[in-house]
Amino acid sequence: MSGKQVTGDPIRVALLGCGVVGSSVATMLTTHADDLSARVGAPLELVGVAVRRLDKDRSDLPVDPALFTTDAADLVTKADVVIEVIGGIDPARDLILSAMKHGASVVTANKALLAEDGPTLYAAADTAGVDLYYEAAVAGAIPILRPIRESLAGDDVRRVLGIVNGTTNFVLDQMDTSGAGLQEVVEEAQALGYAEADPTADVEGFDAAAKAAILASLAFHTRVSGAQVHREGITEVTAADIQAAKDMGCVVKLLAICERSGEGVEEGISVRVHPAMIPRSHPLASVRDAYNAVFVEASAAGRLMFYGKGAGGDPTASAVLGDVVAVARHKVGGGRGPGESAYADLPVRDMGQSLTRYHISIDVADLPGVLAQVATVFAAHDVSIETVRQQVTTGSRANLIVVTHQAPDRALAATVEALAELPIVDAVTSVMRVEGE
Ligand SMILES: NC(=O)c1ccc[n+]([C@@H]2O[C@H](COP(=O)([O-])OP(=O)(O)OC[C@H]3O[C@@H](n4cnc5c(N)ncnc54)[C@H](O)[C@@H]3O)[C@@H](O)[C@H]2O)c1
Ligand SMILES: N[C@@H](CCO)C(=O)O
Ligand code: NA
Repeated sequence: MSGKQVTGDPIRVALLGCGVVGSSVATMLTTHADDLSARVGAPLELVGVAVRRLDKDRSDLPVDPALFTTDAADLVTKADVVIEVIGGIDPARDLILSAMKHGASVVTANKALLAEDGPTLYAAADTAGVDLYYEAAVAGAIPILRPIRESLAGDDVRRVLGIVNGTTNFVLDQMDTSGAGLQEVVEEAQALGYAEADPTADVEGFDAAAKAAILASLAFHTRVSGAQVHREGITEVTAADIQAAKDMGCVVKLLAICERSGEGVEEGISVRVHPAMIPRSHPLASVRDAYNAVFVEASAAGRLMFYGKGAGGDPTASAVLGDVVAVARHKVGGGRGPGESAYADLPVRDMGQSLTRYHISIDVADLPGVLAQVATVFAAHDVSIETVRQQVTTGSRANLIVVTHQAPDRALAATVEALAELPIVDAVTSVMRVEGE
């Protein structure tokens, strides 16, 4: 504890939600109150904790039981800082808007709400002259939004590649290590408490897509909603895909990719979430278990990597409390932190226009002219081949692995469809995008 006693008007803090994150926030706010107050420059006073049920046993929390209330709507009118960790769209949105109208700054971990309706919240914060901070919403404990919004504000971010969902990273990592299939590993992740009973938001990529929208908005000063993010989850990833990646010296990761168009291409951005092979030498390949990491490429700074825990009560509360101290300092000193910046207003490209590379594995007949027929399909779609590897599997069949150069995703997908229809092709056994050059 700090020896410095702070005096003056307290900053009244209201907490909405006391689940996984809220419990950790309530505990840290209470047990670190003196240090937090010293850092803010005014006493931080927890004035209430909104919960759904009052009869739940919360005796393990070091919080005065009199502070619990089921009246969140009333609580937000009596605070200088409101922390929203209820999650979901409603009633979180109305509570945040009401808090701002009553002059409170807001700290939230709610990526789903920010990705769905961020502009409404940013506009309300502007109108009310308050802060809206949300570091915990992307990659939990990892400081990534403040570095993009503030530390890199003088640079030009070109690309953000993130592993921003711990559950799917755990599942893919286990598949890579054990060779097991997806379903088996998801069940193991559920037993270990990594995956939710309903893992849809994670395995179908919704959670990562919401985070990609937030990252792209900040990185490119452009409004991007969750609905604009191309999303593919990990449900189609097979043990054969993982093995194909291994054979290439690669690993499969679910990536959130936010890219600015390259030189000589019409300005625009591509924002997408999908599984991809990355070389084992890439820094993101070393991100194991349920860890998160975000790799940022900026014109002047070069390549930066941010790594740590993307979920869990205490790690997420660390990011929430950092924001609470920041917005409380502004309350004490006057002024606001940086708000939304959407001045660049770049067009968001659809997936078909995004430039990607494919790794394609095809079982074919091992006959004269087969390779030429396959190559003709690539040429017909204006897709350039980078490497081809052939292995004879039985006397008359062979497996072909083709890795392409960059091409529009639409052309690559059409190439795969046309390959599957060739009489000399038995099956397209694995198709995976390749990233991380
Ligand atoms: N759990 C994590 O690791 C993590 C990490 C990053 C961000 N987040 C985000 O933090 C938020 C909270 O997540 P969580 O894991 O703590 O969820 P949780 O389900 O454990 O907690 C939410 C709590 O809010 C309560 N609640 C719901 N409606 C309420 C209402 N109207 N008034 C008062 N309380 C209400 C619920 O009863 C529950 O206890 C979500 O937006 C989530 O996306 C969570
Ligand atoms: N379900 C998320 C929690 C953090 O948003 C994950 O697995 O990373
Ligand atoms: Na974060």
